[in-house]
This record gives sequence, structure tokens and C-alpha cells, in this order.
Amino acid sequence: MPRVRVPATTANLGPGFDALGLALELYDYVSIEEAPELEITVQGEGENSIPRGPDNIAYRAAAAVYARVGRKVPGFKIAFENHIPVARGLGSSAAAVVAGLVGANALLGYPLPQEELVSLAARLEGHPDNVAPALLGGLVVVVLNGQQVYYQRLDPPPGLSLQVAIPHFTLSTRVSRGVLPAMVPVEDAVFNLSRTALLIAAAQAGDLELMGKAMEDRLHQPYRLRLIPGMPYVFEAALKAGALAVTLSGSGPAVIAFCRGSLPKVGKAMKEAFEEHGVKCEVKELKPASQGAILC
Ligand SMILES: Nc1ncnc2c1ncn2[C@@H]1O[C@H](COP(=O)(O)OP(=O)(O)OP(=O)(O)O)[C@@H](O)[C@H]1O
Ligand SMILES: N[C@@H](CCO)C(=O)O
Repeated sequence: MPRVRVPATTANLGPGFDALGLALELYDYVSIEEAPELEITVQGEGENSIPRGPDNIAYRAAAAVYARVGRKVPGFKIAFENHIPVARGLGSSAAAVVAGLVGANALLGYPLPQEELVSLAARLEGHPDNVAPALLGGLVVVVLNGQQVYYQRLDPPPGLSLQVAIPHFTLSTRVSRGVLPAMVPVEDAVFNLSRTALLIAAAQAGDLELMGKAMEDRLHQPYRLRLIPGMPYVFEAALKAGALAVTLSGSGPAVIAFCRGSLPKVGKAMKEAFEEHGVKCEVKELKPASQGAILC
């Protein structure tokens, strides 16, 4: 029976809205086998909230692989051991989609190449920046062109360590995208595109300080502020404690600080700032994951 290990991901990295994602060393483990009926069990994160029926996104992803190769969709037995917090901005939905795709592809003897899994995943998730690093690992630049996906994977820069403050409240990507404007000023677009380009060049050169300077954003974070109490104070606290940069993780509410090496005092400062604004949170120190989803 295939058992898939799939990493958490942090999308956007500040300016790279819907275009950049980084895999993290925090994993869900998902076992999948054919069965007469659909049977889903969940242990760990999301055990009280994750759908157990045909609306489960890992099931829908597995069914999509069978349909894509012209096979009748069977029932499945799917067992989740989840460590990625759900609806916090750490790619839980992308991990579930990727686990379903990779597991089903293994059950069928690997008919679909990786490029096709990336493009199926992007279609199922709606945006590609979490699913691509969840599949490929590392830092991924990804572009949607209609039904096609173009991407380039980079190794994570050496020495990078992340302090992640994960609030106890959930925020769905749907709600967090709902506050974004339909139009933005040209100067804000230029602000972001110049920083995104610099961020990738700096990551390739392994220049963590320059990466840090490139991680500001004007396209999504300013609009999401009002959904996350204390967010500017948490950002300020992380920078003051020595982070190179700090961003929302994906669509939030988790806040992720980019540091050179292990800096627990950054996580502690973020936690205190959240708590001063009435938000309980957990802090994790994570490293970038070079490896994407694997069978284990
Ligand atoms: N293991 C899982 N199996 C099935 N569905 C899941 C699983 N994990 C998460 N989900 C679904 O994904 C939803 C959360 O997705 P959402 O995109 O809002 O947040 P996220 O993926 O955790 O964060 P982000 O996309 O910002 O990184 C949950 O409410 C749940 O319906
Ligand atoms: N790029 C997406 C990531 C959400 O997972 C967003 O910020 O809405």
C-alpha cells in the first residue's frame, strides 16, 4: 500500500504572490489503497474538521489520476497522519492534493510524469505556488499559462532557517483572497516584480542578506492585515530580534521569519507580540525541505 510523505510549504515569500513557494521540513503521511468503498481516517491536525466524504481533496486528486488515465474510479481507503496545521498558511490543502495524486499514481504503476502531476495539482488547488514545492521540494518558481504550468526548482539557499508563528485561529485561503483588490497601482506592481526577480537571483547566489531585502510586498499583505490581529507588530518584533525578513506564510494567518541559522529569540518575540494582541500561537523552528513528496 503506498504511503506518501508530503511536506508543508510556505507560498509567496513576500512579493512572489502566486508565483513562489518553499517546501518545509514538516510532513503529513498519507496511506492510500483501493477499497470497495470510500473510507477516510484522520489522526493529528484537522482530525475534527477534515471532510471524510467524496469532497475530501485527497480523494478528489486520486480520482482525477484514475480518470486521467481512463480507469474507473474505485473506492479508496485513505489514512492521514497529519502534522501540518490546517488553514494556517502552511499548505495543508496542497499537501492533501499532492498526497492523493502521488499515491494514486503509484497504485497505477506511475503512468503520469511529474510535469503532469504538477499541472493536475495546480488545477485542483486553483493556484500553483504550494503544490509545486510540495511535489518537487526546494524553492519553486511557478507560472500558470492557461492549463499549462511552467516551473523551475531551485535548491534552498544554505544556512536558511525559519521561525514560524502559527496562531490558534484558522483563516481559509478563500476568505484571505476575498479581501484582495481586483486592480493595483502600477507602482505597486513594479515594487513587487522587481523584488521577486531580485529574491530569486539572491536565492540562486545564496545571498541571504540580499534575499531579506527583497522580501517586502505591496500586493497582498497590506490588504490581509485586517484579518490578522497584531500582524504589523509581529513583523516588527521579528525584525528587531534579528530576522533577515518576515512575511505572511501563504494566505496566513501564520507569520514566517527568515533567519540565518537557528534564532529562537525571533520566534519568542513573534509569539509575545501576537499574545499582546490577544492571539495565542505556537512557534516552530523549521528548515527548508530539499525533497518533495516521496513514497515511504
Ligand atoms: N489532509 C487533508 N485532507 C483533506 N482536506 C484537507 C486536508 N488538509 C486540509 N484540507 C482542506 O483544506 C482546507 C484548508 O485549505 P486552505 O487553502 O484554506 O489553507 P492551507 O492550505 O492550510 O493554507 P495555505 O493554502 O494558505 O498555505 C481545510 O479546511 C480542509 O478542507
Ligand atoms: N498564493 C496564495 C497561497 C495560498 O495558499 C495566496 O496567497 O492566496
